[in-house]
Amino acid sequence: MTADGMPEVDRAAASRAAIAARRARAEVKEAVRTGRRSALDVAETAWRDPSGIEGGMRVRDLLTTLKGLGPARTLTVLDRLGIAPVKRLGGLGHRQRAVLRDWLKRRSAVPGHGRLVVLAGPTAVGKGTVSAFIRENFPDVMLSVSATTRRPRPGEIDGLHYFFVDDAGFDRMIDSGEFLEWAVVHNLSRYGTPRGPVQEALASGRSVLLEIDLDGARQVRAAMPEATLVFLLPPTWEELVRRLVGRGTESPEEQARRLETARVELAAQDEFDALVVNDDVRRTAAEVVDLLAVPGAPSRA
Ligand SMILES: Nc1nc2c(ncn2[C@@H]2O[C@H](COP(=O)(O)OP(=O)(O)O)[C@@H](O)[C@H]2O)c(=O)[nH]1
Ligand SMILES: Nc1ncnc2c1ncn2[C@@H]1O[C@H](COP(=O)(O)OP(=O)(O)O)[C@@H](O)[C@H]1O
Repeated sequence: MTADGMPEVDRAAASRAAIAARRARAEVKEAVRTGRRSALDVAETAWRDPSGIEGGMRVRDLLTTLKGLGPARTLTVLDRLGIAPVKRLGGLGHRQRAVLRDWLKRRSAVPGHGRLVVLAGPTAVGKGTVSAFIRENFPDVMLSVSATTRRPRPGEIDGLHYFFVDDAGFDRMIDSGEFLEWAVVHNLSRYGTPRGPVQEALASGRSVLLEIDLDGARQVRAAMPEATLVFLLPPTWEELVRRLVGRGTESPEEQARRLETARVELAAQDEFDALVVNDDVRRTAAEVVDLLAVPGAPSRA
């Protein structure tokens, strides 16, 4: 026994564990300092597993590894964000996580490097309509073209609306790691975002818009935490039903099934960075383009 009442062996083990954790945290900081990991990735990892190495890091220690942020400026930033300097990443509450995530995202928006925005939302809210408006009116935005196993509809052009592939072709794309994300949508067909064009566009300074389902949006968040996730909302539930029925592309049974899914999807809106109500297509598109911070785009169309 030692003076503090702790058995000598336990004390030695605890201090070895503390030294190992300190060393692991120092390695994480080094990875951020040298650009091998983004601060946002470290924070998101901490929030997935608050008891892990990243979760045990002080927010102050993470921020001081960022370029241009010495100890004094870090304290000013933390004060502005309403986060106490002693706080550890894993101990931040929901609201504090949201403000820190936002702040890190804005910092990582490097000039000359495009932004990635994901547009999701319930069926028939108008994702396709808003994306088409952006494609026609904001040519600076790159709209990612997905691969899908669903059959082309009349008027749809391969390579413009989708890359239409068969099941074997889609399997090959999965196996060769070509997808940034992919999912089975409406229990029917597979859809996936080819990774290469997205990364090339971002690296060349173009902003990219992905119009994908909720499952895909979650995968993008995990793979690229710097992406901005936008959830499109209908003005009212009744209007959503009106749009789905009015589109007239699904049978009544299929409409009922999609509305069930829509309820589940609407419940996920809190996971998103921005909520945009699709009341008027032109206004909604302008709001989404604002989030893409496209140079030269009008702030309100
Ligand atoms: N995860 C994922 N979803 C996609 C992708 N491309 C399209 N989707 C979603 O697939 C759904 C079906 O699209 P579509 O076949 O055009 O039919 P729609 O429901 O009539 O618009 C839409 O909700 C899209 O958001 C993709 O690459 N990945
Ligand atoms: N802002 C809007 N106001 C009125 N109708 C809209 C609006 N946006 C879309 N719509 C209509 O709602 C229906 C569903 O839109 P669509 O783009 O196919 O939805 P999604 O791609 O989300 O499934 C279409 O008939 C479309 O014309």
